[in-house]
Amino acid sequence: MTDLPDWSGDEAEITRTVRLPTFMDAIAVVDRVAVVAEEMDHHPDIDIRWRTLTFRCSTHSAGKVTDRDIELARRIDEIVANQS
Ligand SMILES: C[C@H](O)[C@H](O)[C@H]1CNC2=NC(N)=NC(=O)C2=N1
Repeated sequence: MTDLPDWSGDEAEITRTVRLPTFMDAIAVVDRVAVVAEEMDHHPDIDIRWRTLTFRCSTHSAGKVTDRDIELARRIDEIVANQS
């Protein structure tokens, strides 16, 4: 995606996988994303495998990617940039 270069996907869902230095760094990212998701009332699917996280953003109620997913992806990018 042009304005989200670390994300891939289609109109149904966008996804980003990121590897952090340690498992605890990965968990810290998940914790910060959880705070933002609650603020936004918009929640990514998160897969945790040791220090690798995969985020999936889609708007369940719409069945597609909306502006809320793009905003959530931007916020996830900020958190990852500050943690790695
Ligand atoms: C009522 C409340 O707005 C909804 O249940 C929210 C909560 N978080 C959500 N998160 C996502 N990703 N998609 C949704 O449709 C959604 N719906």
